[in-house]
Order: sequence, then structure tokens, then C-alpha cells
Amino acid sequence: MLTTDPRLPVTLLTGFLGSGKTTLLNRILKEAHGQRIAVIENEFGEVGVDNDLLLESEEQIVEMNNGCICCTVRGDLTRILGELVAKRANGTLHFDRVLIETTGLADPGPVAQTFLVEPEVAQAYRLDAILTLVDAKHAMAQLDQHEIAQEQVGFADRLLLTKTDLVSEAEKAALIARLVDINGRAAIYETLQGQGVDLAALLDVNSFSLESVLEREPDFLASGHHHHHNNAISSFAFTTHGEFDPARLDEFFGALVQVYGEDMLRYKGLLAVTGQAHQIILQGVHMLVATNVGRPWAENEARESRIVFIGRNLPRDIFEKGLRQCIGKPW
Ligand SMILES: Nc1nc2c(ncn2[C@@H]2O[C@H](COP(=O)(O)OP(=O)(O)OP(=O)(O)O)[C@@H](O)[C@H]2O)c(=O)[nH]1
Repeated sequence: MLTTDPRLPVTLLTGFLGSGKTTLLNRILKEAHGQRIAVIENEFGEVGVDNDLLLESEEQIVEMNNGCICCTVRGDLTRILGELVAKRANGTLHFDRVLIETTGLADPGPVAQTFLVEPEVAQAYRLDAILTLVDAKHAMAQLDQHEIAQEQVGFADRLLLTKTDLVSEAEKAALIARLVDINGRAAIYETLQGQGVDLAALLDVNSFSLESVLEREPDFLASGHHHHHNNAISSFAFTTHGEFDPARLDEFFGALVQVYGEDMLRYKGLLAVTGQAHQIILQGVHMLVATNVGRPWAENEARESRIVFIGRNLPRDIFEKGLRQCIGKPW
């Protein structure tokens, strides 16, 4: 998707241990796509292991080895991104985009937050999308046993299913049903040994920008289909033809994040607001809520609002009731 945003796009690659992140990254770096990519690696333990695996590429690779990305992330990531942009400005580094590979145990939340709250970072970079790899062979057990695996799925803009060569069609279908239950928003792709998925589907997704993904995925959870898995993380959408009263909505979200912020992994909305000719785009990660002005509503367009929430055991009825109380007047 074309964007006029001059900031450098950043893609976050996440996924549980062994899900195939390095395999995919290697393929991306080797492909003749004409993009110059700076890679930030965050690995536990041994220095340089993954660096050695990144073959034959001229991309710039920076490693963060001092612990888990989600613990030290805000400070370290801010510093590294600052250094990269400074080197780019003085001509010592040449790159057009950044790819961050997190460790298999990382929570993508703090990384995403860095782009929303650190002013120096937000000025130079835009988080384009979170890509989460899912190991088709092991994901069911990982999702059962590790909430962080569910969180990684919950945060995703794109889910990339790996190792489908090792499972039956029925196993794959069951896993996909579970992934949709956790995160009904993310498009699902399959990749075998890092191959088979078009780079254009992974880069420039523009998922954190004004042209929200909601517009392109209007049938989010429309089927009302419900699967019964024990997922702590799940998603739901709120849709209304009423217009939101901005003051009430502001107050409601302020209270909502106080109570549930920690469990609100990601939420996105495209809103019709009373007295506002433009669409309002709402983005949130945990307690951080950001709103931006989108495109104007067209003259005959239904001013429908839609908010998607992905989180941990969120009480849907409370959210819906609160949101309904923020509707000013029916359209
Ligand atoms: N059968 C099969 N194996 C795969 C596929 N993709 C990756 N693998 C293998 O899975 C193993 C783990 O892949 P990596 O790319 O190292 O996974 P990772 O997510 O970077 O792993 P960590 O950094 O340890 O979290 C490797 O042996 C890969 O060759 C696939 O589509 N099919």
C-alpha cells in the first residue's frame, strides 16, 4: 500500500521459540527485492548465533544481547533506533526500512509501545506491522501451555503458519480455527521454509497508520462463529451506526484502560464522532490510546463505527455496555 508518510517503516517479526523466524528472515534478506533493510536482532544467550545464520546479505544487523527485548526494550530499542537514524543521516548506513526479530519468548507489547510513546522514535519511524509466525506442528501445545504464545498471536497483523508440511489438513484446520478465535483480525498466510508468501503481503501493511486495516477487513468476526478453546486471549468487535460523543468516549476509554489496560493487548477503531466530518482512527496498546484524524466520510457513506479488541479475558458485555453509553445520537 502506498503511503505518504516519510518515516521509516518498521516490521516486527515475532513468534514462539523455533517457529521459523530466522528462516523467514534469511529468505527476506536473500531475496532481490531492492529494499535495504536494517535488522535488529534480540537473542538470549550466545552472542552472534543468529547473526551467523543470516547468510549472504548486505543488510545491516544490530544485535541486542543484554536480555529479553520486552524487559529492557524501551530504553535499548530507543537508543538503537536513534543510532541507526543518526548513521543514516550522516551517510554511514544505508537502509530504507527496519526489521526487528524478537526472541521467541518476548511479549511484543513493549516493542509496539515504543513506537507510540517515545517521541524521538515516533518522529523517525512508524511501526508498519507485527508479523507472528506460528509453528503448525507445535502451536496447539504452545498455546495451551504458554500465554505468551497466545499474546504473540493476539498482537499480530499477519499470522504466518509455518511447518504445515508436518501436519494433516485436519490439524491445520483446527489450528486455524483457534487462531481466528484468538485474533480474528489478522490475515493468515502459509509459508514453507520461509518461502511461498509474497513479500508485498508482509511489508508496507500500514497497519498502525491512519489508513486502518479495519477498512480492508470489514468482515471481522462477522460469522459470529465461536470455537471452544481455552484461550485466555481472544478478540471481539463492537459495531454501531450511532455516533460517538467525543467527551464521553474519552472519559470511558480513560477509565477502561485504568481497569483493563494490562489485559488489552491491542485495540483499533474506526469511529464516527459527533460534529466530526472525518473518520477518527483509534489505536491502542495496553494503556496507551492514540487517536488520529482519518479521511473525510463520503457524502452517502454509512457512518458506521467499528472497534476491535484483542485481549486477555476481557469482559465483552462491560465493554459493549460502556461503548453504547458513549453514543450521542443514532445516525
Ligand atoms: N518442516 C519444516 N521446518 C521448518 C519450516 N520453517 C522452519 N523450519 C525449521 O524449524 C527450525 C526452527 O527454525 P528457525 O527459523 O530457527 O526458528 P526461530 O523462530 O528463528 O527460532 P528461535 O530463534 O529459536 O525462536 C529450523 O530447523 C528450521 O529449518 C517449515 O516450514 N517446515
